Amino acid sequence: MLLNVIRPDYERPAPPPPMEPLYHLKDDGKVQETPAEVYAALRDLGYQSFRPGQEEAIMRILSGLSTLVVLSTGMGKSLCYQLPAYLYAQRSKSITLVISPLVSLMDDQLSGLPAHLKAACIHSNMTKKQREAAIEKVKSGEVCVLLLSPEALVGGGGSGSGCLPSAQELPPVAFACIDEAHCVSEWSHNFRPCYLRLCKVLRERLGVQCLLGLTATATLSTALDIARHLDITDQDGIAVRSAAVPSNLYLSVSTDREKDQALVTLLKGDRFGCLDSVIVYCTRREETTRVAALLRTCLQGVLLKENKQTSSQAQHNPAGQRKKDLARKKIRKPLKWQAESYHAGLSASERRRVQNNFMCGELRIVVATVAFGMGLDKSDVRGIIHYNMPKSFESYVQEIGRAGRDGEPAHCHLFLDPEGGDLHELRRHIYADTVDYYTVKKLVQKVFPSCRCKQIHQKQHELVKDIEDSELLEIMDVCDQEGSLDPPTQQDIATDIPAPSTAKETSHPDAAEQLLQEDRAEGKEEEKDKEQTVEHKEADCSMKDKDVAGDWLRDQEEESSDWSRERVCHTHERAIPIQETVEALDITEEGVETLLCYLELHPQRFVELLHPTVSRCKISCYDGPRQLQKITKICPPVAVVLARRRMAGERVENCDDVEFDVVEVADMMGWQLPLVKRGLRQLQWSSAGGRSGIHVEFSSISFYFRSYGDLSDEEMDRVCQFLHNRVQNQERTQLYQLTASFKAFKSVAYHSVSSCVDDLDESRSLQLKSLLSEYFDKRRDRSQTLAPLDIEELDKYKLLDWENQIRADIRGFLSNRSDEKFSGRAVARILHGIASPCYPAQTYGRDRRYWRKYIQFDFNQLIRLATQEIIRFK
Ligand SMILES: Nc1ncnc2c1ncn2[C@@H]1O[C@H](COP(=O)(O)OP(=O)(O)OP(=O)(O)O)[C@@H](O)[C@H]1O
Repeated sequence: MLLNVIRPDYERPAPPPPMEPLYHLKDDGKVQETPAEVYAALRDLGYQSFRPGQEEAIMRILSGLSTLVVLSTGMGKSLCYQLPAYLYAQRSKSITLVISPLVSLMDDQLSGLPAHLKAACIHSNMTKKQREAAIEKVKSGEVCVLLLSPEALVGGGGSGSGCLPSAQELPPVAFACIDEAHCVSEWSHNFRPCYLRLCKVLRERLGVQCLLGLTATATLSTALDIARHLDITDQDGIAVRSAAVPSNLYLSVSTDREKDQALVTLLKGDRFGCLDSVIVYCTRREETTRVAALLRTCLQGVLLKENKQTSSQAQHNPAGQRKKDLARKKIRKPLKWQAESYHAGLSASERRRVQNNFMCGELRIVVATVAFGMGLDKSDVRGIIHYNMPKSFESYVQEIGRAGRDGEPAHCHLFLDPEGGDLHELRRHIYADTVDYYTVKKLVQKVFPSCRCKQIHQKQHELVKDIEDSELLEIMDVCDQEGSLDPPTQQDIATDIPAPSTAKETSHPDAAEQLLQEDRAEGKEEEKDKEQTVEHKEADCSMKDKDVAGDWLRDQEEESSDWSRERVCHTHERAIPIQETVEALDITEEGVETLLCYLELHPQRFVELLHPTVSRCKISCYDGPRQLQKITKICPPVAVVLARRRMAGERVENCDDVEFDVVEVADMMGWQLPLVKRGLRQLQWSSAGGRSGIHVEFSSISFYFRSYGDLSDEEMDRVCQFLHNRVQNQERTQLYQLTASFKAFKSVAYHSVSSCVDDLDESRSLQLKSLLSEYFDKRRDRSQTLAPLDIEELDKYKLLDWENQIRADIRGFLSNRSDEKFSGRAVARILHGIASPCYPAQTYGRDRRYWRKYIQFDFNQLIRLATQEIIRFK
């Protein structure tokens, strides 16, 4: 049992040193004047001059300074990485990593790069062969830009792979660019857990020091949070921050009760009737299909109107340009289709067909969910209509930013549900991501199962003390006999005691050595699988500007206070099967991953996440139990598994197969996991080279991590509380973003679309733009976003008035499904129409008596009522 604490000290290869920047900073720490070679590179890439912000950001990257660029869509963010990548590659053999979440568009992104930039991409939609070919190109230095999905870099998503070769096999990384950098921040509307780990992996594994973040939508608070993750320590680190709505977009909002009718009227009026490229955004997939059908019917035979512009728009679009437009319109192909729907539930070929028709101008209107438009390379989209309210200002700005990228006038209209129906729908999406305390607790128990390190340490301590005492007595005796000698101190004695031997020495050294040799002989194929331990560092908070990082620092201080400084347990490798965990906790894989990320980012580094791996191993011996007994002699992990079973009282003599958690066994033996797996796989082959009659099967893709096993009950509770607080804060921040945008839209809304169907009073558009600017430019502290919500539309449905009815429905639901088990949260989810892994919409959504029935009521109140009814029902 000593094996439990003894582990070899794996050496994690130190990351390569960061690449030297192209230019040194001036003596005052500022970047140099832009040298001529930068302008030459700009021309090589096909541009004559820089757009606002580009030069500043590019010079910082070339000087090795991490930088964040916040610029509206279409303002030219890509050049900020393309030009430095080009110059760095000219100077020496180096590579620039570009991490982008738009996997489906990566191939397009690749082909859209300037011809001078040789690039490759690696993402999960590629076959293994394609990935290997891309890696070969990278290794041989053929490319200077590598586009990567976040998962390809940090693993996760069940892919089981961090696809990138080790840092030692790559050319030096000049810098890394993180596209859609707002996903790093928990304040953002599109927070992605995988992004949280990006910066850490880039720094610790690849030695990248210079990071460039690009985003089109970030409030000041979000920008500061991203800057912290990118380790931007200087005031100029946020090179540009201009997320203002471009002046060529004309915005309006209305609160029509008859939305369908209003939409058709809008599309027939002077403002939108002449636009030949329009996107209508809906929240729900079914709605896109219905609205597209409605438009096909109502707009049948309706011809595009001649463009009639307001005076301000005419100024924007001068006469020469207008002539060009008309000429363009004359040669335009006739429209084949009026409206089609697009959402992620359609087949890939159907989505491609709709997108292609829209791109080439044969389809006028796409009615879509937000799945449409990310990375859409169409500069002349003329109109965006929000049939439903977007979930935040950030989403709104991102979505309207898809119109008018060519700088020509474009129109945007939003239909705001006066009853707050959209608000309830969007609130439902927020609740779909939340996790209750009970679930958090179940996860924490899985992540930190207790180990025996404490007891073993205690025993060792007692043993050492006994030896010390007896040796001291002996020495005292000798001293007494010899007279004058000074007795040695306790410390002198302790240093003489030999250190405990390693696990490799104690457990079957021959077999271990054999496995090691086999491993070496077979090359380093699995080398990349090896997960190395990381030093337990303090959380990396290097923001010097206390004011900037104020909230965060306070949080960190609170989180890091009075945790025990020294742990007896030095963490264990653990695996929890993904599917099993998702079902047991009834939260999505991404939900679990997010919680694990929070634990990793805690100042105490409770968890170190490794790439997901298969963790179950089943060994079947076709020659029966004797064969299984025989392999214990040559395979120590099997010997350990059987010995443990025997000690637990199992009769293993008659078994001809055995199944076990290979991660647990490797950890217990202190062996490296790839080594253990390799040894087990070897069992399938006899020494003569043929089959051995033993079948070895690995299964269960699992979250794989290192975690402590000596947390006290009190500490476990604190960890649960920490996670639960994070989840709740996230929920409240999103609710704040939702309600803030609702209030603002309402304040500028027309009662009816008829007020802006032909002409637009520009002052309302400007009013909305200034509200947006205020929202993006003002720094909010956390207390503001976490404050209780006061919004009339949300509070209209008082639970008290409906309580009896809701309780009766819950009882009805429970008795209809008396053979199933429900938690209060599960029932509340069903009443809100929120699907989860254990209660999918395909099954529970069919029963319309309950599904989504109480969407307008507060979710937490519904949980309370449901829990009470469940207890009564028992
Ligand atoms: N300095 C420049 N001069 C002229 N055109 C430029 C310049 N920089 C970028 N562009 C052009 O502007 C267009 C938009 O650029 P880009 O795609 O980089 O924008 P973006 O900000 O990344 O947009 P998105 O947020 O949609 O990704 C491209 O057609 C690009 O060629």
